[in-house]
Amino acid sequence: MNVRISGEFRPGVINAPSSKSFSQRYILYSAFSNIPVTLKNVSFSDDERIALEIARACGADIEFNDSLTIKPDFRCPDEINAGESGTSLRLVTGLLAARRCKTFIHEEASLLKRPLDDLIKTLSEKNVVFNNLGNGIMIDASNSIPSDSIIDGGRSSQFVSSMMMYHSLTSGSLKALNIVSNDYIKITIKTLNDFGISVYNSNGFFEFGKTLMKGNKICIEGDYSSAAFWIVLGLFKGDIEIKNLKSDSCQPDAAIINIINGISERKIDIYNNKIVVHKTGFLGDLYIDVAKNPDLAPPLSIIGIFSDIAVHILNYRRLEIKESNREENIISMARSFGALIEKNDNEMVIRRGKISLPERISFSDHRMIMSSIIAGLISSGDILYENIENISKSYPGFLNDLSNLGYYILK
Ligand SMILES: O=C(O)C1=C[C@@H](OP(=O)(O)O)[C@@H](O)[C@H](O)C1
Ligand SMILES: C=C(OP(=O)(O)O)C(=O)O
Repeated sequence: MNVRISGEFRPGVINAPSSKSFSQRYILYSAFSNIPVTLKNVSFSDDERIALEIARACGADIEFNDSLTIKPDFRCPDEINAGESGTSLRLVTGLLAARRCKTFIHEEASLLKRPLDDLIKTLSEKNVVFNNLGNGIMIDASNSIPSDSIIDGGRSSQFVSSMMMYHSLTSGSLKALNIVSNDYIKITIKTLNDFGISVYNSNGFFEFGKTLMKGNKICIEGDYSSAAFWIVLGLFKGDIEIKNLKSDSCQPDAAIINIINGISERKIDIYNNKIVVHKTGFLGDLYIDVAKNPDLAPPLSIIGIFSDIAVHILNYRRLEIKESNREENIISMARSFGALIEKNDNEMVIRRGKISLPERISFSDHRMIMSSIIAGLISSGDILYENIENISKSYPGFLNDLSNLGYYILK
């Protein structure tokens, strides 16, 4: 679906959607561990729905009234669908192996392009057999033999998280090497702890205790990578209050607060479970490391397009393996607004050029579509945005939240 967005900014309040990194972990781990869980504040993004359908395929009964309750009754599924969710695909691969299943995992085209090989390598050493069938992978772990593992996390921390869940359900220790996006491991550890699993972690060496848990009630905290879009808009347009954000969150992208406050004249105000962003000038260049916060690169790149500071994106090549080639797409978005791009081995630098206004922007990647909408609102251009239905992969309420800030959709 293609839309234009009209209206004038007015200060407003946004409720951050649920962190799909957390919710997918709780849903999948409940289904595979056979420990029930009740979740509050789930936003039902496409990725969360993917995890719920996988749980159903594994025998879980899913109830929704005010909260979402997973009542597991584990059985190996003949087939499941991982959609476009890298998180669900990687985690469920380790969980299916732990449960010695023989299962076909359907994948959307964009997911098929994303790496899984390091995880397959580690599991294959346990006699787990993988066959690529073109529209997904067949995993056969029926004759697998648990053993200590070594996993290379240099392409995705999700490989490490997957093996952590594998070992928490089987036995043996895990040694993780070269972990990128390292802080996502904290989300996995918190999830396992909430299911009663103790996790010993010493410099990438992990051991796991057995569960003591009979079920749990969890409120899924608001997502900082989704809040990032509103933080960037508020820096240029005016006050935005973003609720449902834990000030002591272990989410890697909670780092955005310190990143912004480190370079802005007027600081983001932080409260116990909300923040307030203010329009401000900047004191110095912004640096974002994709090896730590890959999902912040698309929204933060906007600051380089429209402000008098440059945005330096470090380790930018990792952006190639997300839902789209975000390295190329960030460059394309920046250039469509006239920005200047420099690249060397270590960093990509985005600087304001002679501001231009694109007539239309066409991305398929949810974070690129939302980023280009924020850029368009800052530019006040009359822009046609394409494929906006893809936003629901992570943030189904994004367009509705725009109306809290004075904007409305023209279809
Ligand atoms: O574990 C997770 O929940 C995620 C890890 C990150 O991926 P990488 O570890 O591959 O960087 C991030 O980009 C993704 O949105 C969610
Ligand atoms: C990369 C992302 O998620 P996933 O890896 O789960 O597809 C994302 O949400 O930007």
